[in-house]
Amino acid sequence: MGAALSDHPFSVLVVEDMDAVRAALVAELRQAGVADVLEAPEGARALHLFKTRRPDLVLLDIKLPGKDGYWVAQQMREAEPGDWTPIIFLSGLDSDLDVWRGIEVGGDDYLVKPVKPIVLMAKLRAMRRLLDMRRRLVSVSAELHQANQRLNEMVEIDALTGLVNRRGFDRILHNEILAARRDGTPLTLMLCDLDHFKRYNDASGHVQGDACLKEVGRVLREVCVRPRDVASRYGGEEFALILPHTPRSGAMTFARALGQLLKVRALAHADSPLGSTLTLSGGITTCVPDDSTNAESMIMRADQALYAAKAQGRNRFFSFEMQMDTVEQLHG
Ligand SMILES: Nc1nc2c(ncn2[C@@H]2O[C@H](COP(=O)(O)OP(=O)(O)OP(=O)(O)O)[C@@H](O)[C@H]2O)c(=O)[nH]1
Repeated sequence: MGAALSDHPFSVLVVEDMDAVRAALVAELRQAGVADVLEAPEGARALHLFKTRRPDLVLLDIKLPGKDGYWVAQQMREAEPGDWTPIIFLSGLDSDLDVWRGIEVGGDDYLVKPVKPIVLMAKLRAMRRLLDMRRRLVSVSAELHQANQRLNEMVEIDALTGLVNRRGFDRILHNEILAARRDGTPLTLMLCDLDHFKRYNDASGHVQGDACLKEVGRVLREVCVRPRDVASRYGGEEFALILPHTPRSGAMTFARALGQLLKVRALAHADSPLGSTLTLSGGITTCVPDDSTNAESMIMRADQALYAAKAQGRNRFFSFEMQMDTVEQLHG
């Protein structure tokens, strides 16, 4: 039995206030081949060891000096969100209520003291089997997550926002340039960049930053009402809109509608020098493509216009061809 348990390094935390009982348990575990046995006579020390040493299993006495084992188990569960370390309660109290309460607070099993070595070994093996199974599951789900991400790239969807990703953008822009050239129709490309997003992340954290990008993705999808309009995530906090059949004036109208919608949504930006809500800047280029037009040249023009929008104070769109921004248009 000992050999089976020592296949992989395995650590057990024993929480028991009675020295003799604890020593006996520790000896049993060592004999069973447990490489690392940690000991605590009360809750605070147990929690400290649990957080710093991350044992694979906890044997936890219910009656402890100060806070009892139920409380300790609850604290342990709260200390490892998304993770799971098996906890086996130890107690001299052999009542159904104790079993129920132990499981209720997050315990996995229950042993009555004095613990028979053979029963302890059996429980150890069972818990270890569960732990191995859980580890395999975690690793399989991590692999699945990666495979999903690869699949998302292949299907040209950005995993965070659900918008078309950069790969999809490249393909669609190329095709729309060809189509607009063939039909002699105007094509607009708009590059949008969130204003002071570094400050957003710094003030609200990356998780909130990601949620904000998702929200912007929703706004962009909403504003793209025509079936061939495409909103894509161009890079980190940069978005690109491909708008076929859209002349310069239409592009400026679209930009203003987008600005308005974002204003209505009023996504809070705690540290923007421009106000309390999130804004974005955009660079627009519009052309009826000819033989010299390609994706690179359109992106360069949109990028140059975006640079101008940023330089002129942000929270506006600048058109490369019109050399004019939405704010001037509104007030001019
Ligand atoms: N949360 C989150 N942040 C991102 C992501 N991609 C890029 N960013 C952040 O976006 C910020 C972009 O910062 P900068 O390029 O300095 O620009 P900015 O702060 O938006 O300032 P301006 O563009 O000049 O208005 C950086 O802090 C990046 O870490 C992402 O996927 N999630």
